[in-house]
Amino acid sequence: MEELIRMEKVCVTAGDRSILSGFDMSLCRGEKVLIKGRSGIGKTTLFRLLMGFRKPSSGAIYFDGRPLDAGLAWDIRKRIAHISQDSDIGEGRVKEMLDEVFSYNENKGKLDPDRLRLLMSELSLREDVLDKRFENLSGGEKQRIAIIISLLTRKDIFLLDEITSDLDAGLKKKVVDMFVSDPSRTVLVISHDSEWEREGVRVIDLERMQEGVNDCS
Ligand SMILES: Nc1ncnc2c1ncn2[C@@H]1O[C@H](COP(=O)(O)OP(=O)(O)OP(=O)(O)O)[C@@H](O)[C@H]1O
Repeated sequence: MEELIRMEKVCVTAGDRSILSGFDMSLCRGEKVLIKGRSGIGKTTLFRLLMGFRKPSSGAIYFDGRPLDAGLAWDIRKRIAHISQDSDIGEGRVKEMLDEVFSYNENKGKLDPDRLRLLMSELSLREDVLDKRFENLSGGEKQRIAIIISLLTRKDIFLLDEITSDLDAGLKKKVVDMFVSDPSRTVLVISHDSEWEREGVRVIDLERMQEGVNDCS
């Protein structure tokens, strides 16, 4: 498989604290990876690095063999669908939120009503959800709307941070299947749900990887 992302000896410090110290990772196009580790170990920091929102204090990050700099980060972000732990992604009626998201240049023309209806039905969302105000939805409904938006935008890299935490077992499985089954999507996921491991995704355990490593200059 072709390598998409490489991280080499990446170090991140915050004040006098080291968050990542000499972190290496190689990810192929289409791969699905679960990032594990206790709270505060640096999982979200890893996502921020990949989106170019945070710079390593030393080490390097490559996409398709090109070093991640400010210019490349701009391009890469157009390819990334990021769902954060914070499910409050907007307010107002859901259908108006969708219209807004798909009015942005990079998403124009991607709101396929048939696909929207299909995804909603697969994730057991009734169509009247579209008329409700997003801020009044349940945590699980908000997560499903965020997932559907990310799938409709047709990006190829997905950074998913605890996107299934408020879903019941049946829905967790459906969501994991959706992301795992498509070979064209490269998926990195932070999750405490065992469903991802059950589906056989590769696991990167930050705690284990960081044990005893201190490779920062
Ligand atoms: N800008 C910053 N300044 C200071 N400390 C920071 C900064 N960003 C992150 N940290 C610290 O770095 C550590 C890693 O944070 P991060 O959010 O990556 O952890 P996490 O593994 O995602 O945690 P959780 O599972 O709780 O979300 C934490 O101790 C956090 O307080």
